[in-house]
Amino acid sequence: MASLAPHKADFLRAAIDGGVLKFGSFELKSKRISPYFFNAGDFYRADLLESIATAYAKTIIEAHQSGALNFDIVFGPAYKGIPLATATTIKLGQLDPATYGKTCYSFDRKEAKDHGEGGNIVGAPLRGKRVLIVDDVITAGTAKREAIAKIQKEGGVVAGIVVALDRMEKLPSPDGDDTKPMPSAIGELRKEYNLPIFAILTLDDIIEGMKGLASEDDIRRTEEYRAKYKASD
Ligand SMILES: O=P(O)(O)OC[C@H]1O[C@H](OP(=O)(O)OP(=O)(O)O)[C@H](O)[C@@H]1O
Ligand SMILES: O=C(O)c1cc(=O)[nH]c(=O)[nH]1
Repeated sequence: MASLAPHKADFLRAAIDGGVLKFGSFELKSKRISPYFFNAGDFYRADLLESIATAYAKTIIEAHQSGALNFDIVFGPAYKGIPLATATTIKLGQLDPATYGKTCYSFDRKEAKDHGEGGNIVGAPLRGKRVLIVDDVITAGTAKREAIAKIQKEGGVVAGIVVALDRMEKLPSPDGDDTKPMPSAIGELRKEYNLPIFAILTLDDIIEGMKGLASEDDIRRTEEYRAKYKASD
């Protein structure tokens, strides 16, 4: 794993060891059969949560330091984004208290609450703030479009998106012909909203890093899958 950045290599090892990244045969939301599957919902153990929060935080710090990302609030879309954004906010404050010690988090409710404090958003108010969305994966981009609309409705400005995995996969062709070149959902979101989008790991990283951690057969099938479904952007 020499060529992967240390935080990416650590994260990949934790994801494979913890059974979060699995190899086999999996049907995706798109109905494609994938030889690998990443389930961020499986990061429920303390050591795994620590590992994913560290990887998100280091990815965010790197993007921030490079000047590609500026934000005030870390936002986790319901439901799986909520613990990810919360843990990432804590980790940002631990890794660099001077810069992130007062960084806030926020998340949405899937259904608005009509009593108590009411509303759609829990955590820091978004009005006038730059909001960074932290979530697990982008598949079609639908959930991210919904999150962007909610943030804008609350007066926030979406500053960027960070996900754990970029599958680098093309969107299904409207006529169902998967041999045609197509862009990725991440690429379409980047263009549509002019947003920076970052991933801890890409499929290229997984293929590079799985050597020595997965069987030859799993590596070959994952490479074949990439060749078949790689996006044009
Ligand atoms: O490409 P996208 O349309 O953004 O879809 C991907 C999202 O969909 C799933 O979450 P879902 O919205 O089902 O909510 P959950 O976190 O409650 O499972 C998944 O965990 C991603 O976050
Ligand atoms: O495309 C999907 O459905 C999908 C792929 C993946 O690796 N992980 C996930 O949660 N969903």
